[in-house]
Amino acid sequence: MAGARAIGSLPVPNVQELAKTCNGPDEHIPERYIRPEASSEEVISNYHGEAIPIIDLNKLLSPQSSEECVKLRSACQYWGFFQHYLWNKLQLINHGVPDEVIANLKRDIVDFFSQPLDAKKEYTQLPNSLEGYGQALVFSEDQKLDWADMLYLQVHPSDSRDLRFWPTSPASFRRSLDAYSSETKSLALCLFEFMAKAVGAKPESLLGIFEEQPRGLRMTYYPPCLQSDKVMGISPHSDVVGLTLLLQVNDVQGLQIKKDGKWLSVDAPNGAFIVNIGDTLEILSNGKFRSVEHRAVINPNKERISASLFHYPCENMVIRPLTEFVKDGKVNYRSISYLDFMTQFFTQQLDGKNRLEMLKLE
Ligand SMILES: O=C(O)CCC(=O)C(=O)O
Ligand SMILES: [Fe+2]
Repeated sequence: MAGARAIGSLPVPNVQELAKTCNGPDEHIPERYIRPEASSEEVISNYHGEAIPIIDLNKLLSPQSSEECVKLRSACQYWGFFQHYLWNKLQLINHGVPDEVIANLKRDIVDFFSQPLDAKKEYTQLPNSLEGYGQALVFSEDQKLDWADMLYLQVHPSDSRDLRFWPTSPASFRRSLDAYSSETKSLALCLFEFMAKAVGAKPESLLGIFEEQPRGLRMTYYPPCLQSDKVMGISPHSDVVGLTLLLQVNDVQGLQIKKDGKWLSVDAPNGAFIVNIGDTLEILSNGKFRSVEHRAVINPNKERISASLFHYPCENMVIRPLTEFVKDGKVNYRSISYLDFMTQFFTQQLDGKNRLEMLKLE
């Protein structure tokens, strides 16, 4: 994601500190954080009586996997509505990442954010970089702001790591993140392989595009707010990347996805990853997989922390539907260089929906 490295975010107040000063029922919340849409749009917690599909990777990989495959396929089709709208968000269990590796990372992320502001500020984003501690994607002085602070780090390949932003306190942070990065490495590749297979494409078709595995981890801290119906944790967006593995760090829920114009709360069971399809995979798969709009809401009493592991394609790629996914001959998206696509995202020239709409062919 080196292209995106030259792009920065405007500095804004630290939300964790701000939250302490306005955590009463009637306390004034600065105007830039007031989000009428947080309470005006309908939220449902049960979608036609179904929860987001839970996929057991262990079963999927076993020689007797056909039952889980059928489950996966029908779950995805049910979730999609259209024949070709198969899979956009699911939960993954028995994923093979050791519990200890996840527990260590979770503990260190919690410890990082619970330090005094001065300690965290040592890792503050620089003006032309999105790595480090701060907020992502603030481009103008009148842009509405999210009720969250973030620490974003490029984790793979190893030589892309900028250790200036890697916390040394807590002391085990770097080790924990390094272990998490290696243990999750084969997971996404396995998913890419399996997903291709699930829609009848060659299992290796997606692998080449993601083989260098550029990955970044965004750890997001959402402070509580008694007036949680007035603020927004993360504004609605779709992830620009290939695939995101989302880990709920402290068991407080808050993620919502858009389904048929309504917001649907996603409750992640303990130990599961939420797998999220990004815009890049939608294009590569010619729309067989759809990226999904999502947002995060705030809990009135409890802080929430999540960690999103973004999987980017190789940097010099041109993103276009792969022939393997265009078997009926109809190409549904125009090509775009990945760097241009990222730049549109990081400079908010186009919001998520329009980013893809612009590339759709009739
Ligand atoms: O915190 C969450 O649940 C969502 C985070 C997210 O959407 C992101 O990091 O892109
Ligand atoms: Fe996201």
